[in-house]
Amino acid sequence: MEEKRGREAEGEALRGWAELVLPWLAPPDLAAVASASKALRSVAMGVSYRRASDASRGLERHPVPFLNPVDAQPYSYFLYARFPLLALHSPSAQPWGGRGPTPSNPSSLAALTFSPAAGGCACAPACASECPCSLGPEPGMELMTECGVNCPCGPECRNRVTQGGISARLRVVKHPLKGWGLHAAQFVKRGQFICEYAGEFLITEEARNRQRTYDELASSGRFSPALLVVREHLPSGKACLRVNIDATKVGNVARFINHSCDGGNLSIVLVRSSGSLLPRLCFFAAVDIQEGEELTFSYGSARLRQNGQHCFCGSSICSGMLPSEET
Ligand SMILES: C[S@@+](CC[C@H](N)C(=O)[O-])C[C@H]1O[C@@H](n2cnc3c(N)ncnc32)[C@H](O)[C@@H]1O
Repeated sequence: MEEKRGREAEGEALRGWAELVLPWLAPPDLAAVASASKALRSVAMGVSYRRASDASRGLERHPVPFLNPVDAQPYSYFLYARFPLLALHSPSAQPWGGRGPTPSNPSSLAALTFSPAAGGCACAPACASECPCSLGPEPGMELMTECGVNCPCGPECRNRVTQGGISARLRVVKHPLKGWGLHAAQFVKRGQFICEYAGEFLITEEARNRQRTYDELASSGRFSPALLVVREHLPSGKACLRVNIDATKVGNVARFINHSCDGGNLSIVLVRSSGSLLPRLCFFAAVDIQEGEELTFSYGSARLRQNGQHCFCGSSICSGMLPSEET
């Protein structure tokens, strides 16, 4: 009797330890630990189930579940950041799939802002449509401005639509040829903000180094890089600002958006706000999007690299290869 109670207490202690530790493990380590005992397997299964039910770890307004009609892989593993962050602030580990809420991570808009006295609006307490910070996006326009840290208005201001995170219901669905993709889980009206492209901000040299490594790995067919490079042409036309964001290891659900040769149903907009050091890359619905439709955009038009990947976008003007530029 005594011995049985001792064993039960030991089992409980092991389970409690596992509930704390297993959410920190990447899938291969989780599988290895799960094979050690029945109790660990049951905790690991709970972790995997919770991971598959929300790619955003409870950090967005609505859960973003994974759906896999293709194979037995329940979810795709990465670290979550709601906003872009500097590579040196990237988390190297993060719990995912635990019973409690995921602690918020270091990514925040504040990491990318500075606060000189100049700039910002003066229309507190509420900004109206004439607020000087409010610009775009109009159809075909790729720039937009919002209120920021230098404005006296708060997070509820109507000129901060991209700063509150994702509001539409989304899901991540696996395709046999393209891998995971982001889908609408509700009707989305044209012009609605979908999500920002969150990941690590990189200097160009680091982006080039990583791109070389990713190209090699991607040619094996089992690796999906998510390094996005956007160039903003300055008014002089002589120079352009280059923004490199890598969501391969750390990012939000935008890292699952696949390419479509016809331009897809999303437009990408550079969003600036007062006091913000760098523009942010945000996706808006370019057309009305029905529930269940995949969200896609064009990765670009250049096809310069030798070892490019095949495109399976399925559009009538598909070129057969994914865009690939020497970054
Ligand atoms: C930003 S990730 C998109 C998410 C990715 N499908 C995944 O499973 O994580 C970019 C990668 O997705 C794949 N991909 C995106 N669009 C594709 C397309 N139209 N056809 C084939 N593969 C595509 C390629 O492997 C590409 O390198």
